[in-house]
Amino acid sequence: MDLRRCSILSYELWNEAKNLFAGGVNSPVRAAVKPYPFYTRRAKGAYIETEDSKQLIDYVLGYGPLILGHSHPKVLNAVKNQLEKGWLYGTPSVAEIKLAEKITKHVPSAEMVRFVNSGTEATMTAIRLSRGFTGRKKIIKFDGNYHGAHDYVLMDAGSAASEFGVPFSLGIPEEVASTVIVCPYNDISCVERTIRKEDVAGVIVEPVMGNMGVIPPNSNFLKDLRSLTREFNSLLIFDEVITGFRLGLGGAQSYFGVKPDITTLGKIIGGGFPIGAICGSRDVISYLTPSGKVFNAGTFNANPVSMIAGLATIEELEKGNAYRISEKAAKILAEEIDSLIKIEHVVNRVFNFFQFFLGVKKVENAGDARKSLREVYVKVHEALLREGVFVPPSQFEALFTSIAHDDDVINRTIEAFRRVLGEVH
Ligand SMILES: Cc1ncc(COP(=O)(O)O)c(C=O)c1O
Ligand SMILES: NCC(=O)CCC(=O)O
Repeated sequence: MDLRRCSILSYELWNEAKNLFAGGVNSPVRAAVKPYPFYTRRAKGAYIETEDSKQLIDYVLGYGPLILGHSHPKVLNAVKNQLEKGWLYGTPSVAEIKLAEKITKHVPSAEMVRFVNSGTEATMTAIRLSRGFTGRKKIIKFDGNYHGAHDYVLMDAGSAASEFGVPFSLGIPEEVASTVIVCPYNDISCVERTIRKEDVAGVIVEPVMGNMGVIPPNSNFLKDLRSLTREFNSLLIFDEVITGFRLGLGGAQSYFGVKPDITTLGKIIGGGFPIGAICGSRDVISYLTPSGKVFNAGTFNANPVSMIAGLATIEELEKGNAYRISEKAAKILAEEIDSLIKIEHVVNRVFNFFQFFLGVKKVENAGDARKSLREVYVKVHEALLREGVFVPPSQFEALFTSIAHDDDVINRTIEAFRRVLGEVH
C-alpha cells in the first residue's frame, strides 16, 4: 500500500492491517468496531476525524483517560514544552515529584506512589505487593472485573476478554490460576466464605465495575469488603484505573467513603499518555524495590512526558469545570437514552460514565450483563456511527463524557440517538 497517497480510506487500511496484526489490531476491542474499524486522522475536543473525513462525537475517549477531551490546549502546551527539554532521562525529574504530590494530596489512601506505564503493570505489581506484604498466596477477584492483561487476573475477566469469549486466557499455568478465587460482584457472602477458609493476601475490586458496561456497587458492598479484609488481615486493593480522578479528585474512595490499603491508578493521571501507578500507605509501598523486596522496575517508569501530561490534566481538574460539565452531560444523556428506549432495558450511570443494557431489567453483576441483548447493542453502535456518534463497540465497555461535551455536543448526540433508537423494538 502506498501510504504517501493523500487519502486512504479506513477500509483499505483495515485490509492492510489484517495482514500485519493478529485480528487486524493491537488491542482487541478495536476490532469490535462495525462494520470494520475506522482509522483516526486527528481529534480535538469531543470530536474524532476519521481517514474517511467523517466527524464523530466521541464517547470512548481513548477508553477513559481523556476527561479533558482530545488535544486539550493545556496538556498540549505542557507536552510540547517538555519535548523541547527531552523525553526520557533514565533519572528522576521534578515532574514525578509534582504529580505524586497531587496524587497523595487528593487520593485518601495514598501516602506514597510508584509510577509504572499501564494499568496492567499497576495491578500486577499491586497483587505481587499484597502477597509480598502479607506472606500469603490467594487473591479474590470478581467476575467481570477487568484489571489488565497479565497472568494474575485473566480469570472471568470482563472487557475485551469477555467480548471475545476468552474470560480465561490460554497460556496461564494452572498453578497461577488456582491462586485466584473469583466471586460474583456485589456478593459479599462469597467473599466472607472464601476469606474465612483461604489464606487471602488481597481482594482486588473495581469500586465501580466499568468493564461489563457500568455496574455500581450495592450500598454496603465496599464497606463490607473493607471490614472483612481488615478482620482477616488481607489487603483491600481498589483498582481505580477508570474511577481515579474521574469520580472527582479523590476517585471512588472519596465518592463512596471507603479507604483501601492499595490503590491502582492509570488512564486519567497520564492525561492520555501511557501510565499506571500503585499507591498506598508508607509501610505497604515501602515493600517495593529498592527499599523493599517486592520487585518492580521499568525503563519508562515516571517518564517525563506522561508525568507532565498528567500534571497538566490534574491542574485543570482542580478547577472543577471538567467534573461539572462531564457529570451534567452524562446525566442528561443517560436520562434521555432511558426515555428513548422502548423495550425492556436499564441504564447504569455513576457520575460521569454510564452504559445502557437492552432486554434486561437490572444489571448488578456480570451474569446480568451477559443476559442483555448484546447483538442489538452492537447494531445500535453501528447505526450511531452512521449518525456521527462513536459509542463503545462492545456492551462490556462504558460511555465516558468530558469537559468538551457541552450542550451543543449533547443536543447533537440526542438527535442521533433519537433517530437510531426509534428503530429498536
Ligand atoms: C479497571 C481497569 N484496570 C486495569 C486496566 C488495564 O489498564 P491498561 O489498559 O492501561 O493496561 C483497565 C483498562 O481498561 C481497567 O479498566
Ligand atoms: N475497558 C478496557 C479498556 O479500556 C482497555 C482498552 C484496550 O485494551 O484497548
